[in-house]
Amino acid sequence: MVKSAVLGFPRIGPNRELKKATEAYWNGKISVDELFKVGKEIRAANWKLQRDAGVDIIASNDFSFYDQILDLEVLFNVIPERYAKYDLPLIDTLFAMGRGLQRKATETEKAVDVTALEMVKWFDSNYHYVRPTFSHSTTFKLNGQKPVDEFLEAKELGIQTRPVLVGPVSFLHLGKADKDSLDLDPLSLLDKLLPLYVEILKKLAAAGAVDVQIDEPVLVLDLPQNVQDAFKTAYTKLGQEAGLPNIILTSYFGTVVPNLEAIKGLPVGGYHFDFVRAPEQFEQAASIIGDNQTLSVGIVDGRNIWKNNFAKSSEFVNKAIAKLGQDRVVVATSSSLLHTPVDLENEKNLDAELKNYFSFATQKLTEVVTIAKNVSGEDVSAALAANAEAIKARTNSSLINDPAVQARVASIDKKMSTRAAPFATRLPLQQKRFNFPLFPTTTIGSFPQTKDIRINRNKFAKGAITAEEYEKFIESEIEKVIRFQEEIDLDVLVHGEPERNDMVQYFGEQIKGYAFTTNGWVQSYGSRYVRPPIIVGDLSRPKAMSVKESVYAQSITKKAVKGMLTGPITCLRWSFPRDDIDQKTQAFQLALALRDEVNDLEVAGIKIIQVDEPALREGLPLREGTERAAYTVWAAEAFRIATSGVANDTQIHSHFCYSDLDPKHIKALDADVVSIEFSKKDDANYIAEFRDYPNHLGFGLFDIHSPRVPSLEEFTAKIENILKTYPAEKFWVNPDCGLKTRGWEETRESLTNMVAAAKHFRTKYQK
Ligand code: MET
Ligand SMILES: [Zn+2]
Repeated sequence: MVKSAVLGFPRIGPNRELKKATEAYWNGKISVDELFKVGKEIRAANWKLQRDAGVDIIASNDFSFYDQILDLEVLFNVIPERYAKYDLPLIDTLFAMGRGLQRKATETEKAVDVTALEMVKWFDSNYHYVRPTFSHSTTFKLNGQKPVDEFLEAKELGIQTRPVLVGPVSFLHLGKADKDSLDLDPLSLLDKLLPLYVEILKKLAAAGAVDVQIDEPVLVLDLPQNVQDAFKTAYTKLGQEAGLPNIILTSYFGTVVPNLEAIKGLPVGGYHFDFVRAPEQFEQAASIIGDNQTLSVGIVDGRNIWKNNFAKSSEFVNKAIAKLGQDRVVVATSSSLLHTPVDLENEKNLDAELKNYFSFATQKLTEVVTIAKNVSGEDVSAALAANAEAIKARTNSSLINDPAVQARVASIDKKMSTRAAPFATRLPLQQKRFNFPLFPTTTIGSFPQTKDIRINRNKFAKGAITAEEYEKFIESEIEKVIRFQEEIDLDVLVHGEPERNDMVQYFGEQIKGYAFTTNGWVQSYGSRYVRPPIIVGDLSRPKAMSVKESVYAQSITKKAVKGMLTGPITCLRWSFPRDDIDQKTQAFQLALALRDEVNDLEVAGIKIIQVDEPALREGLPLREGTERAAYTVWAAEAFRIATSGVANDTQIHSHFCYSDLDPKHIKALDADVVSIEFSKKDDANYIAEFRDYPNHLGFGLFDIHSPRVPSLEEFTAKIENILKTYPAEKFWVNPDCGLKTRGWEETRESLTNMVAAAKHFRTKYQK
């Protein structure tokens, strides 16, 4: 019999139980024991769900209160001294590393003030991990034994699980050197780190674990030779240790072929490869499976929500069986299911036809099981027939094809993606219109999304208040935000985005060709979840989406208000895309819809328009090569299609956050002003890359993911530091990202200090 495996299950709970619990804990509303109890309940429910679905190989240690990489940092004591010194309980140290912590001293607790570690995108997904940060003083040791505890917890429920750990090479390679140890190559710590893997794996074996899933996702990246070599060092060492569980070396999100030599012949029990993302790697990847090793065939998509095609998948798995025999093949999800919503059955409002095309994490359990049964020769004909029916219906659906949209995309020409004049010509015209001072200040768009806003949005959704009442409410929120910005004296104002639940979903809901869920949450980072809309068909904009709010905001102030849109790439990346046409076409369809919106805003008197592209970087194909080169061209083109229809003195802004963006990619957009994440960087080389770039740049000066308030001195020092490398004439001042997750109090204090810092330099440089 061919076994079925699931590499990990969403840990947020079917109704976001984890978010509610962690946030309640942070706010002091529940105790740590209550928090842990919620975690335990979620784990138990997930394991039982998988067992009841008939999954043979179920993961444990896929749970995390914040992030699985951060868990490892704490487990291995990769805790920078600035956190360790407070001697907090481990869970609080973990949260402090993840989100920063600032609290005043009380009778029982000392004061804490520490920023969060860097947060980075998990490969090309919209999940973010907390970057391991190593220094010369890092002393590896085990703090607790989370993987063992959770394994035992499942065992107690009568469920044998396969613990999952991110492997040593990925853990080091995904990390970085801390500020005080910039000469440190994290990989040089491998020898010191490996004994901890041995120790934890021994404990797992002693607890009864037979197999472990060790994730080495960096295998899908271009790796320098020393990183490639590290696989041999690491896994040979683990292979030499007696009494460890069987290691299943796991990769996902791409092809391993360029790194095949590095993992060939390792003393592991088997390999897992992602054949959803990289089916073409089959022959080569399968060729390294040794006589006593298994191949886990990742065939059920862990990253998208489309129903699996059973016939096609079974045929694929059968190729592996023909080569290796039934005993050595496992049918698996391509990656952890962390990136998909929990359960399609929670969707009550979804069109029945569409629902029949989708599969969420819970449904995917049945998919792996069914495919495994099918290739084992069990009779699953009813399931196969229903599946074939659904696949066929989707291909032929009238919800999908729109000839007018297809024709418009076909007629796109170069002119559409080029501004009327180059930046050098536009700049003086814009300067004349706006007359900004040096170091102009602005924010990135959203202001705190208070409880009141959420309550009113829900009331409106449920029909408890009328459209008119809701509009009044939104206007009052906009007014509040405008007055606030005037009061603290920002230069370019925003309307605050109170009407938006989410920057992509809000537009998705107004674009034809999109479907959206009511409960399809996916973890983005920590307790932040997103509900990606689903691109089901050709995309178009029936009517203006954001004009009303921006125009209202502009009507009540003399200062310039910038319109706020989400760019085509971000709309694409933060949605579940179609898998039946390419991403470029979907991006261009979105770009055309947004172009109409940009032009409508301009006509309505909004002369600064920001088109956010925070997901530009995450869309970049993971490896160098033709696909990546093509992406950088079409992604920039999509942005320019959206933004090039405006007059020269209309100012286009764009915004990027949480990503190591290549300045080249930013430049290709030709936006007049770009804001980039900078609160956790102070890399002069990075700044220098922008020195010769004529367009203007806003450095994100504080971390909006953290409630801590930077002082005036902190802002001043930061700006001073950037000015060593970057000229004052092109320097904008702004936060790192939107403020929607923050409270009002800290927002007021932070922005006030930020504006004061800008004014300080304004005076200094005007002399
Ligand atoms: C993740 S980027 C967010 C940009 C958006 N305009 C906001 O301020 O919320
Ligand atoms: Zn942002």
